[in-house]
Amino acid sequence: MREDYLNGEDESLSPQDRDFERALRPLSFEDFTGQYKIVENLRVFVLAAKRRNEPLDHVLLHGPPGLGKTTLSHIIANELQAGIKITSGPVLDKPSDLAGLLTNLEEGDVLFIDEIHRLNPIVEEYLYSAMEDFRIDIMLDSGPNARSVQISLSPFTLIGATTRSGLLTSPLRARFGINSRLEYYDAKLLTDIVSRSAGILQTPIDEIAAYEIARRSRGTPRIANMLLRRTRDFAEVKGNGKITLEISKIALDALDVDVNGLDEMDNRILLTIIEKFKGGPVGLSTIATACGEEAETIEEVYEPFLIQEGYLKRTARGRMATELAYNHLKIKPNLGVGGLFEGI
Ligand SMILES: Nc1ncnc2c1ncn2[C@@H]1O[C@H](COP(=O)(O)OP(=O)(O)OP(=O)(O)O)[C@@H](O)[C@H]1O
Ligand SMILES: [Mg+2]
Repeated sequence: MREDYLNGEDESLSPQDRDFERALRPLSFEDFTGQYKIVENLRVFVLAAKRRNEPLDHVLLHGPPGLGKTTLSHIIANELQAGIKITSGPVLDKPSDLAGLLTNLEEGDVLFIDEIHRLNPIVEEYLYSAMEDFRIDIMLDSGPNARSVQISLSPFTLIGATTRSGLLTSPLRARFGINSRLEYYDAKLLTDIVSRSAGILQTPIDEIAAYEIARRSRGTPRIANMLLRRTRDFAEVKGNGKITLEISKIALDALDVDVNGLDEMDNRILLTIIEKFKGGPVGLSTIATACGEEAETIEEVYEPFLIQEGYLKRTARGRMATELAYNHLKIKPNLGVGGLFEGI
């Protein structure tokens, strides 16, 4: 197992971006904006577990990237006043990796497994008894000397995070007592997040500029924070350090974030479906090849937002661009036989 496994942050981020994420990460339920229902429920479950002096039930957090799964996991551990050990599905490649982590947990600790849909199936099997009965059976030796020893574990809470809950096996999913799906944030909530982050960064910002960044952030706090950071650069170089509406517009346009908050890849996906495939229906892998992006990334990162915002429809025959997508790209739908939007 890799020893350097980071603090649960996105490995694709640069070290500076990671420091930045860490600085802006809320540390308590109080600081965490939005996802009210999930947070309210978690508050109750955490309090009840603490009162009973029992570990919190296992928690599964799922939803698109950057919505706060890792943040919430840390908050849960903080609120439980428990320790947290962090790992991720692909890092645990042998049962002994998992056993090493589990046997080091103290009573009530949180074990956070990021990308839990990418667990090796053999490791996953070991996790079942660990989650259910707080014990694991380990095989010692092999061949004729092979024997299994049972090890008891301290009661702990597993928090699993995934962007692809559909890929979880049903036995694993069934072992989580708490299952929460994080939703995209609306512009109002993101405005609060941008304002809070600007405060931490000691960057003055006009409310209307915070809203402009917020509404162009794909409903995602991570993107809102990134855009804030880039906008701050523009404010320092092109202005007097304060983020005004004008500065935010200059910055967002320079960053290729369009007025509706779609980024370059969102637009490329829509344009590809419309221009190369007559608006669809077209299969995911075909779109992926035509856009030069992994099908998994399109499905996980881009599609959920485009569907939620009404630019894309998923049909039994494939993906289709909606009228809104045509309007957005200022392309006139070619109303041929049957009518393009029939049945949408
Ligand atoms: N509700 C929130 N309030 C304030 N900031 C938030 C909130 N949710 C997320 N953030 C910010 O967005 C950043 C990304 O969140 P986080 O790393 O928790 O996302 P994630 O769901 O784990 O993403 P991934 O699927 O890529 O691992 C955090 O650094 C945090 O600063
Ligand atoms: Mg995460």
